Amino acid sequence: MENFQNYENFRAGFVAIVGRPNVGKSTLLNNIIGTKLSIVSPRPQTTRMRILGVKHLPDAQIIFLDTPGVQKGGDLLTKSVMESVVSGIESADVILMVIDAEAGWTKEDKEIVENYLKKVNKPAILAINKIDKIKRDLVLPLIEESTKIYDFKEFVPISAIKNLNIDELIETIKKYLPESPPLYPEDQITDLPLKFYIAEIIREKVFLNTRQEVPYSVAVEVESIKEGEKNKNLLIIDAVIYVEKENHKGIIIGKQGQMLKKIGMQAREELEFLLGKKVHLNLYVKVKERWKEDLPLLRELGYNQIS
Ligand SMILES: Nc1nc2c(ncn2[C@@H]2O[C@H](COP(=O)(O)OP(=O)(O)OP(=O)(O)O)[C@@H](O)[C@H]2O)c(=O)[nH]1
Repeated sequence: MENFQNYENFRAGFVAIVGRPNVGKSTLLNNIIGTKLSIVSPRPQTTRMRILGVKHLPDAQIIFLDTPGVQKGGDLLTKSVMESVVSGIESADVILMVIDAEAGWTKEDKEIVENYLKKVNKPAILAINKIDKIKRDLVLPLIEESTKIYDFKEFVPISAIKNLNIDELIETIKKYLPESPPLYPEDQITDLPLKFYIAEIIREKVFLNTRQEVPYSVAVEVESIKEGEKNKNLLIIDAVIYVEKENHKGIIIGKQGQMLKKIGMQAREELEFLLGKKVHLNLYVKVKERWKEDLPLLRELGYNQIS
């Protein structure tokens, strides 16, 4: 399609979102982009992949790199996550650091400043999230404290959940983007492959329904997505839930298959809503010990940051 729009004064660029687990990065991204891209869950460390979301505005295009929480651990998966955090920051024009207003500055937050913000020379904006959880008069002292921790360009108190100050945050980010015509076509909100998108939604449901170490032992692979032969409005999806231990398999299947049924039903409902089609979801549970160390499997699951 030809486009004769004049892009004078248009801005476009990359924003890396950094922050320790659970500060609300995914919630914020979902709020800004307006569609469910990365998974949100009440437990930390649920985002494992760098996810790209594009915010289209009349005078700007903001491309978000949603970098996962900085995690500890020596396995391949953790290493790949850490690599994606660094590469996200390096390809960004602006860094958006998110902290949790209620928790204040934690040791982990400060480590992110030391290990990432201070290592790359990029303008950084601080979003102080979850201000719905604190008293108003505590915001200013928190900003003051933040000025001593790093030379942030801007401080924006927000609530990703209550939609407070999000427009202001977007305006602030825009100021730091280079002048450029749009970098992505307008209909693009994510470059996430559909299979991975679907797998993330299934994994989110496992997360929400299981406890302790079980959710962390889970990987989901979508094996196939087919249209119904007669009904083009039907998608038939086959997916495997990988777990690390036999007893986790039992937990996920549940008594008489009840748990798997529940997970499947929740995932199907959400997928039908998001994809606008009827969905037939076949879920299988397989044990794969130490899948986090299995390079070919990790690649198949989309962790292609691993080299
Ligand atoms: N009260 C309140 N809760 C929030 C807000 N933003 C996020 N949360 C909650 O905080 C929890 C963590 O949010 P996520 O968006 O998953 O956090 P994250 O930083 O992406 O976490 P990882 O995926 O682990 O890196 C969820 O239970 C959210 O509902 C907010 O503005 N106010």
